[in-house]
Amino acid sequence: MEKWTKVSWEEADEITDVVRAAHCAFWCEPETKTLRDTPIKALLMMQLRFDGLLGFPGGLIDAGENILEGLNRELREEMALDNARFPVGKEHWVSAHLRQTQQPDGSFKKTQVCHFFSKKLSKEDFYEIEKKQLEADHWGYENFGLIRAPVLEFTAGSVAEKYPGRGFAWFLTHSFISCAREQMTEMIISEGILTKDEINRYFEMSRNPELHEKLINSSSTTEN
Ligand SMILES: O=c1[nH]cnc2c1ncn2[C@H]1C[C@H](O)[C@@H](COP(=O)(O)OP(=O)(O)O)O1
Repeated sequence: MEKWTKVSWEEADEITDVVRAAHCAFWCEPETKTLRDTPIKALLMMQLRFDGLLGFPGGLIDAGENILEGLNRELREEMALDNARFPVGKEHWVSAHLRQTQQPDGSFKKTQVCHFFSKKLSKEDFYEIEKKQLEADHWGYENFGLIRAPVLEFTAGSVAEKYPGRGFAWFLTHSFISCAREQMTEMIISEGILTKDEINRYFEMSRNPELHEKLINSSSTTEN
């Protein structure tokens, strides 16, 4: 069993004997629409990992590296990111989560600190970075493809009436690595993409068993 707690940058710094990781959400406001003329509020750059889970680019901080050095190195390895053009710095920091893992005697041991960053890009830079991923050393090895996580909701028309939750609420039901789902929702709120109330409503919808049934059974008959 695991426990996750949010900690500040300074508190995270003081925790010793833990593994450290750092990941980053690159995102943009594409100002484009998708099906049924639905506006896309934001696109978040996530990745399909080697283990089948969704997460953000980044990784473990090596011995001798600080958080920012390790994060920028990982972004270069996983996405072929040009660190000079797209540096991630402390100003992009969003949160740190401390993982505590239950031991055989029932006590909890601090095992990992996960730092998270968010960097807004222009639509053009976002699309360019996506294309460059194929040049990354770890593409097809750890990163099985950068994906666009679409923050949107169908609010009008027959699709919205028949399948409420299509869009971001349904996206939330995927399987995410570690604390990536919490990190994602935190940055969506802190960047002003959605309000806390909107996110809470999407979580409610994504946990609704009747809605799930409807969505899953709709796959052969659904309209686009
Ligand atoms: O997106 C993420 N958010 C939070 N934690 C994550 C995320 N992706 C991975 N992780 C966890 C899983 C592991 O405990 C470490 C490092 O994972 P990974 O990114 O696979 O590390 P390497 O590239 O192998 O260094 O963080």
